[in-house]
Amino acid sequence: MDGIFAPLRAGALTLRALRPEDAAQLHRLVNDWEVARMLARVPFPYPRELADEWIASTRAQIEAGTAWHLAIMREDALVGCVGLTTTRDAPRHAELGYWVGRRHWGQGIGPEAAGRLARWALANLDLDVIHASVLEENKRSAAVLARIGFVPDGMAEQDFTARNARLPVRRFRAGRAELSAPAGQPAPEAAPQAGPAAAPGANLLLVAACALIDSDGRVLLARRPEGKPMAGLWEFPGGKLAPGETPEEALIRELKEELGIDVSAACLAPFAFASHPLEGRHLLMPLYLCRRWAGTVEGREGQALAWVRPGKLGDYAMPPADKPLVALLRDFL
Ligand SMILES: Nc1nc2c([nH]c(=O)n2[C@H]2C[C@H](O)[C@@H](COP(=O)(O)OP(=O)(O)OP(=O)(O)O)O2)c(=O)[nH]1
Repeated sequence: MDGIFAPLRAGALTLRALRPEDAAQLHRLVNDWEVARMLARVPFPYPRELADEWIASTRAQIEAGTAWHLAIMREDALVGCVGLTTTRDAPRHAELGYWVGRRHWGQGIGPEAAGRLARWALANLDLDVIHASVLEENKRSAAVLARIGFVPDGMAEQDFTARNARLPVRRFRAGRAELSAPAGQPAPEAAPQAGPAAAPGANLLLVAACALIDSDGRVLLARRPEGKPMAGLWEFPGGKLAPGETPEEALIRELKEELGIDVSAACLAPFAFASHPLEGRHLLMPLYLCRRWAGTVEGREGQALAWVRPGKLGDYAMPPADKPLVALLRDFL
């Protein structure tokens, strides 16, 4: 087990931190002209010692929180690498790259691994946009990015060490809207038809949310987990109303399920509401304040939680519907 990064599963693959003992396998796969010639920063021939240095540097970067270069493992074999590097000059942006050993091409490893890391990164790092570049002639890699959901973002030029040349690259980019559903899975549920004959409110998405406030006056935010739309954004705990539920009943249920606490309806004080278009529907979300609950707040669904001072709420990226609520809360608390 490796303490610096909890491995990610991606179908039959595992993405984990590179380890010193991977060096020989990594060297065998990357010291291949067919692989190295498509990669910007990889020399050819690739010196064996460089594999050791590279692996040590990737571990230091993970610990520093600046880049996540991971081994793509299938069973016990290293089949390639996938990496994400934060962009120093552009906060909330990062760059994705990957390569797969030649003997493992054509098996869907690239999209599976790159898609998984990209979705994990948007859900868990403070990012909004992921970029990627591929050599203009590298049609295979461009197709991989398109399959994951990346969209073209113009052309640029990059130095390619192994070719000793500056060459044209295609740029791609993806944000939450492009990457919200894992490849091959359906996008978020479709809106019901709301034609002229539809019942009033048929297009409304009713969600109840709550600002829990602790004895220090801090507000609880929860991070939307990977796999949900808007993964990685921070929100007020809560969720959709089930059929027949009142907003208070929905909130009491959601707070129990998500945070493991018991709240009574009498402790939910109506505060404000959000009204905002959302994925083809219209979100109507009452926000309650709650200062009293029983039990200890914990992320029961693996979601990250943060107790945030009202003045710091603006530091957390939240769904667009929440913006006016944050301003109201800051003024009120
Ligand atoms: N809980 C919550 N949802 C919010 C906030 N702001 C915002 O736009 N939303 C949106 C995101 C979602 O589209 C919707 C909540 O739905 P959800 O999918 O999280 O609800 P849920 O817990 O019932 O989840 P699920 O069972 O459908 O997976 O409301 C917020 O501050 N809190």
